[in-house]
Amino acid sequence: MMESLKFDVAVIGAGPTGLAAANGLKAAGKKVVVIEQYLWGGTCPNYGCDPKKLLLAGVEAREAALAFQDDGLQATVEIDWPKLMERKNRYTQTVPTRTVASLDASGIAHLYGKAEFIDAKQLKVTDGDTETLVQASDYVLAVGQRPNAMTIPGAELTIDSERFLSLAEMPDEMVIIGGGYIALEFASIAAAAGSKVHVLVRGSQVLKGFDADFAEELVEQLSDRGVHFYFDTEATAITKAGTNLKVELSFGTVLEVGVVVRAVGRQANSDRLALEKAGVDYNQHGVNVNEYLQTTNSHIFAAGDVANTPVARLTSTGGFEGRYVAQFINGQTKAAIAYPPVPITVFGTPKIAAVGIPADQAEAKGYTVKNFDMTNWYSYYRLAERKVLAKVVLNAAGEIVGATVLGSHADELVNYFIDLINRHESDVTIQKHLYIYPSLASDLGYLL
Ligand SMILES: Cc1cc2nc3c(=O)[nH]c(=O)nc-3n(C[C@H](O)[C@H](O)[C@H](O)COP(=O)(O)OP(=O)(O)OC[C@H]3O[C@@H](n4cnc5c(N)ncnc54)[C@H](O)[C@@H]3O)c2cc1C
Ligand SMILES: NC(=O)c1ccc[n+]([C@@H]2O[C@H](COP(=O)([O-])OP(=O)(O)OC[C@H]3O[C@@H](n4cnc5c(N)ncnc54)[C@H](O)[C@@H]3O)[C@@H](O)[C@H]2O)c1
Repeated sequence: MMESLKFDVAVIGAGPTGLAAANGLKAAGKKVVVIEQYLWGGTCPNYGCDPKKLLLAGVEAREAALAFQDDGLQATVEIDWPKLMERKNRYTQTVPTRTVASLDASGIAHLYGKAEFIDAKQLKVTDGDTETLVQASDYVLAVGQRPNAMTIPGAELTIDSERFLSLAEMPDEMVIIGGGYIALEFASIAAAAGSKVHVLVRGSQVLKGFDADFAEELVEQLSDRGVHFYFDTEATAITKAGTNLKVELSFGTVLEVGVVVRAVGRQANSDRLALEKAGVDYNQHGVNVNEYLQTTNSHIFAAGDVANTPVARLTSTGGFEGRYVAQFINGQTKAAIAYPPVPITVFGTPKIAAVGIPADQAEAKGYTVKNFDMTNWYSYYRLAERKVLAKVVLNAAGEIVGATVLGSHADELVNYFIDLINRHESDVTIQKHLYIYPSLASDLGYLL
């Protein structure tokens, strides 16, 4: 007979969203279970943000040294990919066990297996031959996304982002299909690790949603590092050629490479939960939710990557939504979810980070844009950065409402801008704060 378990709330998915929800619910005294079918911790720490930025750390150390070649440093630094990968693995391999230990320490129940609804009030959780019935008063869907598939002949020969982040050897040459976050971040890493990288971009521009000038600057800098961009180009077929792969491009050229990475977007896992049986609507953008993150079944909530919300699908927004859902279920809030400004970043070489009103929308909204080339400012001369740019958007009162930065410290600088935006700081009020001099923050006074 199937074991049957009862909880106040069942959270499906142990990524950043599900864990944030579970912790918030438990803190308010709810009896909570988290169900996970793969790696505890989800995408971000196991095969997403964290491993990527661990590998990038080695790349950045090399870039920083290269910037000083013949200008104070000698001897080139080369990336030993297998060792860098081993270092990454030492961190990621402990994530699932640490996640489970943390659930145990918090008194949150956990169940391994694939969850599917049987009806509007019950789940079946399958782990091999074992099936468990879970009944809960409320459910939180936090099952994330998976990489999009491709339908071209030979698509099965491509690897996805998870496999790239575990590549044992860096091939001499690779193709990356896509022009989004993952394509540009991976091109930055692979090129620095010695691979000749070909990026196939379907349209005429990379990184839609980011400042077009800065995206172009990133393409230019990566091109100078040996990355080949092919715009308005698709891969039409992939075939095996010994241990290599041959990639046919839409304009007729054939590339022979060791690895082909597929970075063509991600799709929500909403189609794998038998949601029809629970009266929950979803479409290709994820599970439909209202302003309380309730689905079409008011006892079933969706949050994070799987939820069809207007914000970027990121770890930060997933955690925010997970915490909100917990508060709503706990009765700690009745208000609709209200998002703060959402920062976005491409962790390339260099990085592009942005928050608030983008410069290209500023004029239409009556805001002013200040453009800065900070390359020769003391902070960046010190680091021998190739180019550091910022676009800062101010409202009529001189308060900062948006910022976009390009440079190797763009992420950290934008973090400062987030605080300034949330505190409605202007060129006048910023003078009331003291920052450590010299540091990146001590430039803020010159940027408003
Ligand atoms: C390569 C890459 C790099 C990224 N880099 C960044 C970055 O730098 N910064 C950033 O903010 N974001 C980044 N992201 C996005 C970030 O990883 C996600 O936004 C975040 O992980 C979403 O969290 P989540 O909990 O909603 O989903 P996930 O982390 O995907 O967790 C969902 C979990 O649900 C489980 N699950 C799915 N279906 C079932 C089921 N039926 N039963 C049980 N369990 C199930 C999955 O196994 C998974 O563990 C990156 C993503 C990728 C792929
Ligand atoms: N730094 C970060 O915060 C970060 C990093 C990586 C991923 N992510 C998250 O993961 C998501 C997925 O990243 P992504 O780069 O896969 O998606 P993306 O949506 O950023 O980019 C997908 C790209 O693939 C192209 N494309 C789609 N189908 C194609 C096809 N058949 N052939 C060729 N090109 C095709 C699109 O035009 C686009 O350029 C992001 O939207 C983001 O939510 C975030």
